[in-house]
Amino acid sequence: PNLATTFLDLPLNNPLMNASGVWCSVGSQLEALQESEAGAMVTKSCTLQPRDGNPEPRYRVLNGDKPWGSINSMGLPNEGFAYYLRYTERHDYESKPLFISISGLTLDDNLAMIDGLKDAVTPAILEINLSCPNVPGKAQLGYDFDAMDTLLAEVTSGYGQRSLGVKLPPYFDIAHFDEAAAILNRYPTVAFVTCINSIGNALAIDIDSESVIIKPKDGFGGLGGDYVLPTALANVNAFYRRCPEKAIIGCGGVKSGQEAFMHILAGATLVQMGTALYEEGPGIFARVKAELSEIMEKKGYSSLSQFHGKLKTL
Ligand SMILES: CC(C)(C)CCc1c(C(=O)O)[nH]c(=O)[nH]c1=O
Repeated sequence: PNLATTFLDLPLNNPLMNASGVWCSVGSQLEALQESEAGAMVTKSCTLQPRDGNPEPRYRVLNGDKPWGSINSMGLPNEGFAYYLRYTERHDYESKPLFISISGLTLDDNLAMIDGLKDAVTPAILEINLSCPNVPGKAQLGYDFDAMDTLLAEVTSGYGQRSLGVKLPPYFDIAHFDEAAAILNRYPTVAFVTCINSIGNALAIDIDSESVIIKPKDGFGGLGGDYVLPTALANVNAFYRRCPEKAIIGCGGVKSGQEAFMHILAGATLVQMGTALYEEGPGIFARVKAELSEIMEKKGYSSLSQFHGKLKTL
């Protein structure tokens, strides 16, 4: 079977990539992704200035056996926009496409980074993280539809006719799928949607210590891994159905060829891995590629397009 695909007219030899934030914060990690079998890669969401992020422990794996996942409250640690912009200038675009993720702390910071990117005329593809913080006391951008609309209006006009994408938090209500998609569909240059970011503000408890397990935010943090797969698949399919002009990138609960196949069936063109990559390292891409290929072989599929978005209903 052939795992090759295209994204925004760029060729990829397979649909697998990292989720922003995992194995992509510093040069050595980015080089490891460049060398890996990943079909594409994305940088850690950056802010205009470098940030240390939250005190540790700020990422933990949950229940090493079943069900399995992670909780994190990293606090946007990153090397700052200029660092990742410099990486976009030394990336080997022949080998795989590069996405750059931004998550400005303010609208002005987002616009400043957009400006820097536009002038750089880099082949890197912009993914704007809509879980970026809003005015304190207000919901994150992805859950504040007026603020999201304003941000997209400003960002798309700042970025001109260039294609970009958004990383969305998970939604859980059909009315929210409808409202978010209606906003996104008003911005034709928003060419793709990545669903989902971690499920926000979960709480993991260790009964031996009778304590939370991460330090920031009284133990509250974003949930990833097996726990989020059904929600991730729902968001991929909801936006696939509602945004026929946009590509969908699936993220959430992928740790083998099985979940990658599900995401593609649900409508994902590319598939990101976070928790599983954090735990296994970049060797995971070769493994999941082989597993996806084997599933396709067994089902008699020779290309991704033969089952992409072909999820059946009853
Ligand atoms: C949650 C924010 C810190 C506002 C954005 C960065 C981010 C983080 C993070 O850096 O804590 N973790 C996630 O699982 N998703 C994210 O989008």
